[in-house]
Amino acid sequence: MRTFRRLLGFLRPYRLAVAASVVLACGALAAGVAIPTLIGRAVDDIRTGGGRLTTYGLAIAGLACARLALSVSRRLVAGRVSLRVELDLRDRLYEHLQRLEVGFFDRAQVGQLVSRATVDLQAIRFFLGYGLVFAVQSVVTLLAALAVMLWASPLLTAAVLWPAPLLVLVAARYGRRNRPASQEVQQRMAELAAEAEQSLSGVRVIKVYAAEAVRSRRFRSAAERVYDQAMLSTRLRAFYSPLIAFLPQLGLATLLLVGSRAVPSGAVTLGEFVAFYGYSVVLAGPLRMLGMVLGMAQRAVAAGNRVFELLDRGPQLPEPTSPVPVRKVRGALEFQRVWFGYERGRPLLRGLDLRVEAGATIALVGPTGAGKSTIGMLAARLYDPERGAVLLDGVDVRRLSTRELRRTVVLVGEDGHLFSDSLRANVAYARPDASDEQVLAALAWAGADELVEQLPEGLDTRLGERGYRLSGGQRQRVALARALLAAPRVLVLDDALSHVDPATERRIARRLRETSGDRTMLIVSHRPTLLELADEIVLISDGRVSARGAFPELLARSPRLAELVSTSGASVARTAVS
Ligand SMILES: Nc1ncnc2c1ncn2[C@@H]1O[C@H](COP(=O)(O)OP(=O)(O)OP(=O)(O)O)[C@@H](O)[C@H]1O
Repeated sequence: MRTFRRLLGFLRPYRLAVAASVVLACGALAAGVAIPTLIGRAVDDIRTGGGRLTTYGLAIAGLACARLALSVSRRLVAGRVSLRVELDLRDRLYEHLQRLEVGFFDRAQVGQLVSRATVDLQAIRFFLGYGLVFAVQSVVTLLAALAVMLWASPLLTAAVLWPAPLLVLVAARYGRRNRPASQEVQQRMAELAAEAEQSLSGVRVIKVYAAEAVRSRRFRSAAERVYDQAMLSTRLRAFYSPLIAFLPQLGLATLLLVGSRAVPSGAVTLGEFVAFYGYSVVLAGPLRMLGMVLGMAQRAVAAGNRVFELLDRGPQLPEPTSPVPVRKVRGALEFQRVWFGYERGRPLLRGLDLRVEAGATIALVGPTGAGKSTIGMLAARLYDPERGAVLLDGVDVRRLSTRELRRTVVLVGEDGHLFSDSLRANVAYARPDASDEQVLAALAWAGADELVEQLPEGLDTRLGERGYRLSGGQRQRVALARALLAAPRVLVLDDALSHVDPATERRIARRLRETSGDRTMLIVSHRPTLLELADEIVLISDGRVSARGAFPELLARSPRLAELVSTSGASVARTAVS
């Protein structure tokens, strides 16, 4: 019921339009209810000579036309409301997802999220836009027909309506059984979408391992799960829908039985009897409709629960209520006794203390899984420490506005995700207003200037899904150019050049040094060229800084570093498909 009330809340901005569709629906149904009365009168008129038949004929035709016009207008108004509600919900959901922290997406499945933003929202839209108005229309039709019928003949009314309580019981039972079933259909649809997303985005790995058949089997099994559950729902509908449609027929049969005695005895006129017959036909529509709306409401509530589950999950990296204003960023970074772990009770960083002076370049090295990338992500506040703090120019990053922080600290990862857009748009991602000269300069700093000549349409070339039209090394350089154009005060390069050949890497390192200015850099790499770029090397192990010093000096006194650097050449051979 709570979900239902919350769903209704989305109609609030469109109160007037909803009211207008209810008024239009009521107008249409008034015309519908009046027609059987007129038919009854016409029948009685025929029996007494048929003098006013033309008037009745014209009135019936006029009412039918009015009903048509009102129904068309109602559908137009309701259609608009339903699409607006869907738009609002979709906006809200997307905006909310954007505010959630990276940690949420570590666990969420993209397909599940897409399914909530499409299938579930559509179920809500159908109910709020159409179902609700149908429900009101059906109930009002039933009440209006009931009033007219009771006024005309309580006896015939009882004959027509005695199955109504039975109908309510059957409909309620249907609702109880179908609600969990339709919620499960929606859940399985989402799982199917997630499976499809995994297969499509991982197509390269699937091909490399010839795993098409395995993936097809998994997809088929997910599709069959949807089928089985949808069949369960369909079986329920197959049984209950005709039953709901059948019960009013019992009323009709009783009406004929009672009428066959009441008309000859003169208790009711033939016209009244025909009118009642008309009412039972008019009533069948709304009764069927109520069954349908019930199903719609159940699907909408099931979908609403799933959408609200997402909307109610607040961001766990909250924006400070009163952020510390930043006048001039210098770019000094400090990790103060930072404890952090991805899983509760399994700390990865254990009281890390690390200070990086403004404008300095620090390289983080350490065994695989030591937490170097994690340190970079904490600097960019993609995660918050469990204990301790990350400070930028002495201010806890949790007290800075996210907008300000993102402008100051930019992280370039190994993956260097590119969007399915032009080369220009990808490089100018943080500065869409950048001129072509600025975009070209950034590409040159990142050692990717030759790319513009190589690509068929230069800066306008679309890079394909995730930039797959480029090589791994090209993708990394475009990602670096994107970061350099953003001109952050603090740049975190996390294995950001791992796919680039050593000669190009040296060229990029030289340009990074030349253009560094006051930029603070945190480099995660074991490649000597990049380590030489750093003022200091920091060795991370056991969740802390275990050694620190200038590259040659530390290399001489730390066998661990010597080992890490000499074995790191292997990473050059890593391919894009890993
Ligand atoms: N999003 C995540 N969710 C759960 N665990 C994670 C996540 N990201 C990393 N980890 C785990 O945290 C540990 C440290 O990962 P991190 O990427 O920081 O290490 P690293 O030192 O950069 O390693 P490498 O040199 O191999 O890149 C690893 O054991 C990894 O499995």
